[in-house]
Amino acid sequence: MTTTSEMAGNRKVFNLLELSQHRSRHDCWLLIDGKVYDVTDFLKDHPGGDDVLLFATGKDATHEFEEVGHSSSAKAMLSEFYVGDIDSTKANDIAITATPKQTTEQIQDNNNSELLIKRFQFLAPLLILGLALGVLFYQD
Ligand code: HEM
Repeated sequence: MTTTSEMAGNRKVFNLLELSQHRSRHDCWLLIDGKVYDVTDFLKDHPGGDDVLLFATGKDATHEFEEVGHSSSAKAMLSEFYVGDIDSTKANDIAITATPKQTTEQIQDNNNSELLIKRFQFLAPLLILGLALGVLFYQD
């Protein structure tokens, strides 16, 4: 898979891997309706706040954008931030790049439950042995 941008005529075409590399407060791209917008400088000015934009980055934000019911002037503003299009032929990338990153807490949670299962796997035979010995002891 190539991560370099390609030019289609004068338009810049990005793949989803490239999109996913611009997901921070200092470098934030949005994908809306197949078009890529660099909203880094708009974060502080967005009337809906910067958090929603940062949350919508790295994936297809079309639904989120439409759901808010943005005014026509908001839609007209989009062109100010337009940087290119998304390469729709590489749709498979979506599965890889649009998966939300696990938070540290989620990873911690997963690790905790794995530890619990491992402990149980170790303790289960001991419990059975203990029960069997208990039964033998009371039979005498
Ligand atoms: C380049 C992309 C965007 C632009 C230019 C933009 C622009 C605006 C503007 C001008 C407003 C003021 C209300 C209006 O005129 O409709 C607004 C409000 C808002 N936007 Fe965006 N927006 C963008 C992306 C998004 C995205 C992706 C989300 C959600 C994930 C979002 C969520 C909101 C919310 C929650 C409000 C506040 C609505 C309210 O309280 O009335 N916006 N936006």
